[in-house]
Amino acid sequence: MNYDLDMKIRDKMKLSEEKSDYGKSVIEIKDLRKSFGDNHVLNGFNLTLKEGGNLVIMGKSGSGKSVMIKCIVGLVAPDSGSVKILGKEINNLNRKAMDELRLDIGFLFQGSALYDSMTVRENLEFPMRRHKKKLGVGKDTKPLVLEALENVGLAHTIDLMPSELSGGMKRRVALARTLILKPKVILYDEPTSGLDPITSKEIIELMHNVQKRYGTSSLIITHDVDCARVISDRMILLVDGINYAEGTYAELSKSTDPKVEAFFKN
Ligand SMILES: Nc1ncnc2c1ncn2[C@@H]1O[C@H](COP(=O)(O)OP(=O)(O)OP(=O)(O)O)[C@@H](O)[C@H]1O
Repeated sequence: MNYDLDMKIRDKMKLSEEKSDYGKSVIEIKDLRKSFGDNHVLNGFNLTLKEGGNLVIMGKSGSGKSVMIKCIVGLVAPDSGSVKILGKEINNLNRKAMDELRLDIGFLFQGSALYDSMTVRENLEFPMRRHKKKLGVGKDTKPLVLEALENVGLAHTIDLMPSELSGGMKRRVALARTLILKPKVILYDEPTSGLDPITSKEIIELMHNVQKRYGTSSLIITHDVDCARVISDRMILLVDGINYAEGTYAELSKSTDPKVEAFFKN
């Protein structure tokens, strides 16, 4: 090994870490702005999700949470501002590079979106088809499918159709499908919406376990105060297109600011 070169590289890395003023950030948004005509949705929004972190974004309906997520995955082009994912400025990426980056990002959207005409196994195999190389799997994908289903406690459903599953089970299968690609970061959009309180609690616990087991970083959009309490290590309250308040659940839930208090009243 070239020791000097090795030291130089390490020094360089150390320097760039010190320069950046944070450990490793997986998502970094700076001064993000997006308007649709006169509708100024994001007016200088900032966010930093650190490696292994669980950041919850709360905002009223129509406050721009989905627009923000779409800016992160390149589905909406911001008017200005910077969005960096895993150190890459997405505004500078071409389509191929963006597709590659998306491999490291898992999504769990509202409504789970399983393919109704496919079995659970086929649903899980589907996203793997294009990425077998990255995953290092051959033709037999069943062991990986089973492992992913076991992680969400649903190995026995492998040959069932989505119509044979409850809402909570569908959500868990969708999480297994997300996990199978071993993403570095997972974006959850309303992971508990439409579920009863008990099933919501199960999903929240599952998200928590996934986080602990894989050390995945998570960005979670939710209206669910219980979800935020259990899962977040930091929260951002999005009001009028900016970070109106930011802190831990414990800090924000004690606030006497009426706009902040409103988030914690059910
Ligand atoms: N493609 C678009 N064209 C025009 N306006 C849009 C578009 N997408 C979103 N908007 C507007 O941006 C605003 C924010 O929408 P967004 O879907 O981000 O809200 P949200 O916070 O995710 O709401 P909810 O909690 O109800 O899902 C809304 O006023 C919406 O009408």
